[in-house]
Amino acid sequence: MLGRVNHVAIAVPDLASATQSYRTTLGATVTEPQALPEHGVTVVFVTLPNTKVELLEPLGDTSPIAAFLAKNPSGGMHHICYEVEDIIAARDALKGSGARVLGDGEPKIGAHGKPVLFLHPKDFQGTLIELEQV
Ligand SMILES: CC[C@@H](C(=O)O)C(=O)SCCNC(=O)CCNC(=O)[C@H](O)C(C)(C)COP(=O)(O)OP(=O)(O)OC[C@H]1O[C@@H](n2cnc3c(N)ncnc32)[C@H](O)[C@@H]1OP(=O)(O)O
Ligand SMILES: [Co+2]
Repeated sequence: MLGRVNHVAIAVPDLASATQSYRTTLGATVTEPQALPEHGVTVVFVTLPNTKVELLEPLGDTSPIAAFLAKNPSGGMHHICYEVEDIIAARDALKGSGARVLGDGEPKIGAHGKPVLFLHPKDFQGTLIELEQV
């Protein structure tokens, strides 16, 4: 079912500061901020030779990353995103295996303009999984 790792995401309390750290201290290429109100986050992507790192800052009062940052005030690794060829087939197979698909179970359009879904971290070794159809 799984293809490439599309990105690893890090929740941060201050996106400007995190961007500066990746650009200046680590010498990385970082995209411009993208506000995604439907997802409750503002993101940038650190582009690397083999994958991407997504830096996430809460947006709005009901951000899904607010509780995570309350527990991890300095930030921390939040999710890993795997590519899939057919997100509906993947979702249905996972639901059939008993995995919890988050939200209403319908894909939303993610930061790359592609359909995404999330799987509950308690069902996958304590790690939140995002699936992105490519
Ligand atoms: C930009 C768009 C898109 C992209 O294209 O890349 C994105 O990446 S958007 C990213 C943000 N969106 C999401 O995360 C959506 C899915 N997430 C959720 O629905 C919720 O965050 C959650 C995973 C259900 C957690 O909800 P929350 O209210 O924060 O906490 P709970 O109390 O329900 O948590 C239950 C349990 O799980 C632990 N937890 C929470 N988040 C994580 C995490 N990221 N990684 C590992 N574990 C996590 C939490 O600590 C609780 O555990 P216990 O304390 O042991 O009960
Ligand atoms: Co993501």
